[in-house]
Amino acid sequence: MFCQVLKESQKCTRRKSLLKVRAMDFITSTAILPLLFGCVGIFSLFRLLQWMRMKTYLRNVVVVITGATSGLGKECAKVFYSAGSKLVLCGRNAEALEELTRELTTSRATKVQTHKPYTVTFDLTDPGAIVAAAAEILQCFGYVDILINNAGISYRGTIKDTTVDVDKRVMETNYFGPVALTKALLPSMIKRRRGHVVAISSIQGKISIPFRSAYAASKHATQAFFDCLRAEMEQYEIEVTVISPGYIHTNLSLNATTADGSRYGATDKTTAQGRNPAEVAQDVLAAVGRKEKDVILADLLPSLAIYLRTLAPGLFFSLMASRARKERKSKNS
Ligand SMILES: NC(=O)C1=CN([C@@H]2O[C@H](COP(=O)(O)OP(=O)(O)OC[C@H]3O[C@@H](n4cnc5c(N)ncnc54)[C@H](OP(=O)(O)O)[C@@H]3O)[C@@H](O)[C@H]2O)C=CC1
Ligand SMILES: CCCCCCCCCCCCCCCC(=O)OCC(=O)COP(=O)(O)O
Repeated sequence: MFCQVLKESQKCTRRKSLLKVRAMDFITSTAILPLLFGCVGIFSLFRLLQWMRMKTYLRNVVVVITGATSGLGKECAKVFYSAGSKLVLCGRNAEALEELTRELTTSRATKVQTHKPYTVTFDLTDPGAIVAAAAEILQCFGYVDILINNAGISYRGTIKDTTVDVDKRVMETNYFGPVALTKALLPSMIKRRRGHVVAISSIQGKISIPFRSAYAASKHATQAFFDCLRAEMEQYEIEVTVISPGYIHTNLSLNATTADGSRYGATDKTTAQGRNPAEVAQDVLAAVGRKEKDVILADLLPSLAIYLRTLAPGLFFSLMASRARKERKSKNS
């Protein structure tokens, strides 16, 4: 009896290995293996061509970056500089812009020809200064190829305690400023039938979380405006890219405004645990280089939250209400 079972199991093993051999024979003797290699080859070639096109697209073009003094803007300056772009670095702090220019021009991390950045100092809450800055840039370079609207501030507070002046300041910095700068540069892009406008939005441009009303509103407005712009500019071959990152480890929460307009002055755990801005800048470079239209740069949970907001809004609102309750409780205790 035992011998019979042993024989049967040996037969079974032999049959299995025979099947394996036959499967391998089938793969090698038929078109499957060449097809597999062909697909991998075509995909690699496609990626290589895409990469080469991206490099050409970014080399020697005029790229304006707002908020270049810190965080993501500063890192974007580094990656676009290394890609051979002609940078116009914008910010409120002239000294910090000069310091960044020194840092860039003394670094030797790139093989392509680089260009000394040009700096322009202005505040995005000042409409007159924005018009003057755009005129200065156009006077100096004649045109702008890529505008990266990156500068921004965040906010922390309850709606009931926040003055409308604070709401306005956040909207002016994050929404009206970028809109005004874009409008000031758009006519020259339209004339050339060439240009690319980038908006650094946020996951909070897609979903609203409690105690971020002004910030989330400014980013939702940004998403809406630049989506409209994309559709209207298609006829002039002007590209529009909206990028929505999740948390990044920058000074954003430190510089955030509170309900009464004072500086928040702390780095939140979510910010401290956020992505490295240099890595996010690489993703921004790739998204711009590939002329992507709408990009989410976040982990799974925020990405899922966006779908939840669309597919099951009731559940999403309950989760946000519970988040608000928890945050209130932890503040009161
Ligand atoms: N950090 C994060 O978790 C996330 C950030 N973002 C977005 O990324 C962008 C960059 O922020 P991040 O690098 O994180 O933050 P930082 O605070 O490090 O940088 C913000 C930049 O914006 C500039 N800025 C602020 N207010 C004005 C103004 N009134 N006029 C001109 N420039 C101004 C700042 O200049 P100055 O030095 O003069 O203050 C600074 O250069 C923002 O749009 C933000 O909303 C999106 C998702 C997540
Ligand atoms: C199917 C299951 C789905 C589960 C979804 C649960 C919902 C979880 C909510 C997650 C919220 C994520 C918020 C992300 C916010 C964010 O990344 O903001 C980026 C910023 O702009 C940061 O600015 P801040 O000043 O707020 O630090």
